[in-house]
Amino acid sequence: MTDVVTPITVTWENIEVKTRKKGKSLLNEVSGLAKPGELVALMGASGAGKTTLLNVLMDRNMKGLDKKGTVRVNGKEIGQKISLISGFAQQQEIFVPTLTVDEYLMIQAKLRMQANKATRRERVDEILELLGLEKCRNSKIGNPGLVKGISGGEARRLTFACELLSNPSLLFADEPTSGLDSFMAASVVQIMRNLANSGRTLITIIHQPTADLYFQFDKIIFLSLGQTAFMGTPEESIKFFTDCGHPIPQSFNPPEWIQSKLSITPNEEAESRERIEKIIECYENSDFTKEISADIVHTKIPPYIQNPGFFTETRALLKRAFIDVVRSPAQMRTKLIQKVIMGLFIGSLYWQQPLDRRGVQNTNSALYFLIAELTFSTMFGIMTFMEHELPLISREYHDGLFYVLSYYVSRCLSYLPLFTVDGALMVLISYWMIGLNSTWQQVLKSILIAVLVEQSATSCGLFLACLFETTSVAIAFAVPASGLFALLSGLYGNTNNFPVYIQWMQWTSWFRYGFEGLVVNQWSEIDDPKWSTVYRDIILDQFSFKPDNYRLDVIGLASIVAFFYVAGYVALLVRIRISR
Ligand SMILES: Nc1ncnc2c1ncn2[C@@H]1O[C@H](COP(=O)(O)OP(=O)(O)OP(=O)(O)O)[C@@H](O)[C@H]1O
Repeated sequence: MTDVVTPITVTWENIEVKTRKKGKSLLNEVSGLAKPGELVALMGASGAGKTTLLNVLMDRNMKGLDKKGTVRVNGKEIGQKISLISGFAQQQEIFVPTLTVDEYLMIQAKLRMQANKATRRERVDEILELLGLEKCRNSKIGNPGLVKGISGGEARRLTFACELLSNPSLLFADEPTSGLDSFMAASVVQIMRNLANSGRTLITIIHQPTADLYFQFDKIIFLSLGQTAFMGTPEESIKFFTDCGHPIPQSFNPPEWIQSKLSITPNEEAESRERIEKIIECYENSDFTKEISADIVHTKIPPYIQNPGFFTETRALLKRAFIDVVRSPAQMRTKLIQKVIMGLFIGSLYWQQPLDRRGVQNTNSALYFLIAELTFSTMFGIMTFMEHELPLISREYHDGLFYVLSYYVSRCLSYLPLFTVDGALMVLISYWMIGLNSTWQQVLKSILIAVLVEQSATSCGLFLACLFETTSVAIAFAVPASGLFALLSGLYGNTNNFPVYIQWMQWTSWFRYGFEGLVVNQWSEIDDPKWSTVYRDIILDQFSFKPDNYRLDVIGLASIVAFFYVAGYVALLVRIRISR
């Protein structure tokens, strides 16, 4: 990476973190610094406070915690804006599994870089080469355990690749080597080493490195019991622990030995605490702590990442979402096959209904069945997506890559074709089989109602998925809600006979509008010389439907669609905003 980077010094002073409810201390008077060109390792036993410190530095995941102390970037407190000048390679890789490595990076480049396509292409190629990802550039990313894709090491490097696109001068990483074999771990550390050599500041949590890797770092920070137990070079750490009365035996891996001295040994809690406290005291009285206040630099902050703008980001996200929908064959095929089968089934069940009392009753039942089928499978189908996607969206949003609205619009548009065509197909297949009246106007009007009903179910499902944290909770609400809407359709009771205090609710049900729309459309005009509007009115009167209500039904359905799409956006916005 030959790009010029703005040197960044991060300092943190007297950081104290407590849980808001119980007042449990997670970090106590922690201070330190990371300078340009430094590769800094945060180490310590499990529960020592490494993740908490990293979160404090990045001003993320601080829900339920109270923080004191200051974090400065080049001498200035910039709070959450630190995300706009830094990259964060998280431990848990989350990508879009259906995309290839190259496609994913090109879309990320569009979101993260203010540059033309040729420059973005060049940059992606450069990063692919730098991180050794060229071999797998055309492989699908996949999802470990679900969809076969790139290896764990490649996924880890892809995380870095995304973060490097915007050329940040400051990079955070959370256990980038854990779960990798020693060769892969070494290659990831080498990449970080190269990035630091190019002038960047890197702060990473590292878990049990080998001795070789340990000495690749410029600075090691050991935390224990929420306090700094040591900060200095790897070589200094060995001298410090020797001076402290814990010389490292020749045959031991230094980081492992040091960590064991800073951990609570089972059944020896009091002795362990005493030992750790002595080490911390030793550190606090040492010269290492003096470096912190001496080294605060006041230089300019690099420019914040600029949001690429609503249209650019919506286009990029739409492309990503479309590829995802098209490459999710299970979802596409299952949905289409299901609707074709249901169309054939409804058509066969209500095959060529005659124009008599029973035939009319059966036709109405068939029309209701179409509405129900357009609702249930659609609503429950769409609800499953949000749970998997939210962590990625939340992360990207807080990295300043896009507005929530851009994501929402692109996701809704990406589902639009699939969640309209299948329903229309089902209606068309069953239409002539049932023997519904088939002037082209009636066919088109039926399709319009079908599309709007399916969109009502889609938007309502989307709203619930945005509102609730898990699909199971969303479904727990959706089942009774859709049952209630179905009851208000008019099929289960004449809508005028509902008690007055419930009657108004029918106007919130897409079953009501959809069913009326289809029934009115069917019986308004029949290709039979014996047919008269008297018959039509008798049929409609069973439900208290009105012959000229078709337009009202379309408006009602469109309003429901609009309402749920807007409500879904608000729910998503709130959820993502509070998820930092
Ligand atoms: N939001 C929170 N509410 C309550 N306790 C918390 C919270 N976050 C962290 N802790 C507690 O604070 C301590 C330090 O947690 P932290 O995740 O920072 O440790 P760590 O050093 O990163 O450990 P590990 O290596 O296991 O991830 C732990 O005892 C943890 O249970």
